[in-house]
Amino acid sequence: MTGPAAKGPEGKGLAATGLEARGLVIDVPGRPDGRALDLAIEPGQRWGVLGPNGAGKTTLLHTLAGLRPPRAGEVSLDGTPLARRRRRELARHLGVVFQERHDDFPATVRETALIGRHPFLSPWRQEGPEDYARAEAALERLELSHLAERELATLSGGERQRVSLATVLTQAPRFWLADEPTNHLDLHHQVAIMTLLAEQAERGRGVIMCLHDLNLAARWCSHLLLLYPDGEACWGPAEAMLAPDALERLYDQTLTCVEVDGALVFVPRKSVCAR
Ligand SMILES: Nc1ncnc2c1ncn2[C@@H]1O[C@H](COP(=O)(O)OP(=O)(O)OP(=O)(O)O)[C@@H](O)[C@H]1O
Repeated sequence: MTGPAAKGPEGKGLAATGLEARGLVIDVPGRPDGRALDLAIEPGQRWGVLGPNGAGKTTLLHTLAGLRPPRAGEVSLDGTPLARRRRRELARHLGVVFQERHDDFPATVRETALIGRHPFLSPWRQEGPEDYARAEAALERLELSHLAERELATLSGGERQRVSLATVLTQAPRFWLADEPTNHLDLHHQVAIMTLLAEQAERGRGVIMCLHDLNLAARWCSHLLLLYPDGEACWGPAEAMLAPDALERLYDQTLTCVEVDGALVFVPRKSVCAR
């Protein structure tokens, strides 16, 4: 394919520490296999997954989290295939921020954040002071302390999104898999969340997030994976992947690209009406 050179640790052994896809073909119903993915999300890295609606970003994230099986290839954590690990054990390492939410039973904001501790509690042990302290710290970090007693169903979309992030922060996983983490968020909270994820990476966590905002991706991601609707893909360090022609092809949208404060900024061009 044309566009940025695809890169990946093809031919290397399994990563000793990291979340690694080897020969991975995600199972998007009715789509040809496309390009198999060979990449590793290592501690300290911030990966962004870009692509148009329906390209398979959520499918990829769920496959990397072990929530759905791949069509081919495998995902491993620290060299062990996810399929050979127990779900509960995986939940201690992998934190997923879901795009869609199912708030079927009533719970407060604090109770929801505490769910992040469940993978660490035995079935007969209730949350202790340390679990509560972690949840309170996460709620404070997400500017939610004042809403701790509120029922989830009463929250706004952006508040609910921050509760999802607070729950994963309470979990403190080694790898964050976040599906559109800035969904519903105002500008201040978008930047706050990207700063939080960058801090997590600085502390040795690995981060992979699906994003629709090219400019957040350009500013905050160390690595990018471009997923095309036909299953083609390319990936590598962000600076190599931010080629305007490849991004225009990805989104079927012409772009103007300028540099601001040392970061590339992409602005969609208005389409010209044919008369
Ligand atoms: N159970 C299913 N049956 C049929 N098609 C499905 C099913 N689940 C997902 N798909 C299709 O798989 C494709 C990939 O979906 P996915 O949610 O991974 O895309 P995405 O890139 O995350 O999209 P978006 O940007 O809109 O969130 C879509 O075309 C979707 O309609």
